[in-house]
Amino acid sequence: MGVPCVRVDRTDGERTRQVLAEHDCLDHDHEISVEDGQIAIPVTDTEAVPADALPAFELTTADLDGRETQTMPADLIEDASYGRLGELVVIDEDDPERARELADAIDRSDLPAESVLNRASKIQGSDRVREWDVLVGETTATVHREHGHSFALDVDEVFFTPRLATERHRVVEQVEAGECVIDMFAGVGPYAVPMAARGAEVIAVDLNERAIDFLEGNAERNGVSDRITAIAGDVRDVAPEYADRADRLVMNLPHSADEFLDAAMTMAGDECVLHYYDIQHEDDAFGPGERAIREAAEAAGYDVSVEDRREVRSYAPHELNVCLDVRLRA
Ligand SMILES: C[S@@+](CC[C@H](N)C(=O)[O-])C[C@H]1O[C@@H](n2cnc3c(N)ncnc32)[C@H](O)[C@@H]1O
Repeated sequence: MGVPCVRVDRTDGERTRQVLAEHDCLDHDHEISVEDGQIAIPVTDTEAVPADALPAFELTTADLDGRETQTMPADLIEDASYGRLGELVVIDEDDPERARELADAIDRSDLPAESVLNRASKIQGSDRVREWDVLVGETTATVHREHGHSFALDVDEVFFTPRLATERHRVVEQVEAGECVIDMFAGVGPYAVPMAARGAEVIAVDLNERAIDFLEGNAERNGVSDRITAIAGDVRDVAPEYADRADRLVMNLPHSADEFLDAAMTMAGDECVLHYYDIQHEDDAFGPGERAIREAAEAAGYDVSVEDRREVRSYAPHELNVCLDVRLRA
């Protein structure tokens, strides 16, 4: 038996679908079909179709395929909270029983998940990597896409958070072709790769050798190897080799970026923009960073102007992750 539907010219399809949705008469159990420049949109109740609000249409029936409905974790368990990182699903549950139940619900759902990982420690050590409990699957490695670029990574070996995607994009969009950027704490390259794709020459440094391995692979997979120099090492040791070179410095090591301002001043060129990340109490989230930058930059002979003060995200109760965009002029 045919399915009741509204048939309109294809050009009127989206407008018609929206009007039907607003009048609550879309049939979500069947697929929309397109044939000979006409589109057939299934409806639940032909009487409820708002004739006055639609472009020229025909009420008819058609052979439409049934729509497969997907079961999501929230259909199987209350308060299903999780994040996605490539094909990994990441949860943050302190209670092991609750973690197990949530992981099982994710596994039984139609959510694509190669592994389900629960956070098992805070981010720690100089590599800024945390421990994980693998509750479903085996792998902690994946390929994550962000703003048109892809990043291979293994959360067991390197730092990566998708929560900074919007912030990274904001900074990347400021980059102009031909600039020299030094990413002092580059990780697997989520700043370095898109900056190189905009035409910058990027020097990307990280203490974690595995992060640099991934970064080199990510430069290749995104076609920007020729514009990235990847260096494994402590950026304080690397700085003298790149003295006076940077038009832009990225300092994404909140909590201890202030300890690296001397290295930043060594590498800054005569005019240089600094993106300085910090985590501070909400009562004075920008003050400590700004004071530390002024002290280091003025001692190095720079005029300092703060061009932007950004709240990136809430980090913990009363603590903010912030970014200062600062222009240094010799
Ligand atoms: C917070 S992560 C940021 C990584 C990357 N920018 C991102 O957004 O994903 C900080 C990185 O700094 C690196 N790191 C820590 N101390 C360092 C040092 N002294 N020199 C160079 N890199 C360092 C860590 O290995 C880590 O990958």
